Amino acid sequence: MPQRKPDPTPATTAAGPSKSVLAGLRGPIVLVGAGKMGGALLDGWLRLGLDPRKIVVLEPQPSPEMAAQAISGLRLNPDPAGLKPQAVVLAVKPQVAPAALPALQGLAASGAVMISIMAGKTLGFLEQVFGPGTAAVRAMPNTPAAIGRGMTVAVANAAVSEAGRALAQDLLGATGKVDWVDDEALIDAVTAVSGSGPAYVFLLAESLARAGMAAGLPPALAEKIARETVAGAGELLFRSPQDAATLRRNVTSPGGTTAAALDVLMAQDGLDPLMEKAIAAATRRSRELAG
Ligand SMILES: NC(=O)C1=CN([C@@H]2O[C@H](COP(=O)(O)OP(=O)(O)OC[C@H]3O[C@@H](n4cnc5c(N)ncnc54)[C@H](OP(=O)(O)O)[C@@H]3O)[C@@H](O)[C@H]2O)C=CC1
Ligand SMILES: O=C(O)[C@@H]1CCC=N1
Repeated sequence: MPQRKPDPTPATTAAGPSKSVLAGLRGPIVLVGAGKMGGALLDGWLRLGLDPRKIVVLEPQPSPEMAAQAISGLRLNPDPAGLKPQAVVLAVKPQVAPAALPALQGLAASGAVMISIMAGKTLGFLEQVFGPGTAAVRAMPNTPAAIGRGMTVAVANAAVSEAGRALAQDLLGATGKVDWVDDEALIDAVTAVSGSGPAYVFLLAESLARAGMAAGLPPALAEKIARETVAGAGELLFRSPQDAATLRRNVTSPGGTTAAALDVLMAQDGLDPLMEKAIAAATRRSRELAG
């Protein structure tokens, strides 16, 4: 099979810390909230070889794995008062942000780049909490970050220096690809497509399995073939130089079984209008979370 052309925005994962600005950190990186998404970023930094002694985690319920990292020097829940971080990654739920973040104003005041991955929370919100002139990045990653295959889209405010942006690029790129946009308004739709997107793909695997069961397959077989099909198709899409539409056409024999199914899925009331409605709902919700 022909290999896919090199991606113009490759993951920085392959670079390793020696080729990254992470190698020359003057101050620590502070992660606020090490749940599913923050934890995936942390795993990415450690996988990349970032010295655990340069990482501070603020997290009320650290996992046993994270607590074990403390042995290698990672600082868990120290008093944030004396810290002079180079970057602070905000990975708490947007709903808790107004109550949780003001306690961290001192970190921003020391000149750190404040990188938020919180859905909906705007650069304006960060500037309001941490003060005008705060260097702020709003980023939207996704959970394939956990295996180094994440997709993040980020936007920076005018206070972020070139060095600050390079640091944000390397921190976010530790878990996959990073694209930057200039127009912050795009981030709500990005959240709907790639931030939430993995959930739609997992739902497709669930739905395919249920439909298989309805067609008479034993549940274990239906689940296995649905999972392998979604995973295999995703891997083919990742590795192939061909676009999704071409790969779809490669499966579709004229007058065959796939065409019969696609007639349903691509009908006027098929997947497209449904997906459009779903993405509009998620985009709307992202905007609501701003407030
Ligand atoms: N999950 C995803 O696919 C994605 C999530 N995001 C964003 O990432 C952020 C985190 O989401 P997710 O990881 O799913 O959520 P989680 O609930 O898994 O993680 C949030 C973590 O923050 C902790 N926390 C709560 N309050 C504080 C505090 N004051 N200081 C430090 N830590 C605190 C929580 O602890 P406790 O549970 O004890 O409250 C929890 O461990 C959200 O803003 C979300 O919008 C962005 C992209 C994708
Ligand atoms: O569901 C959410 O709000 C978060 C943001 C994107 C994925 N999960």
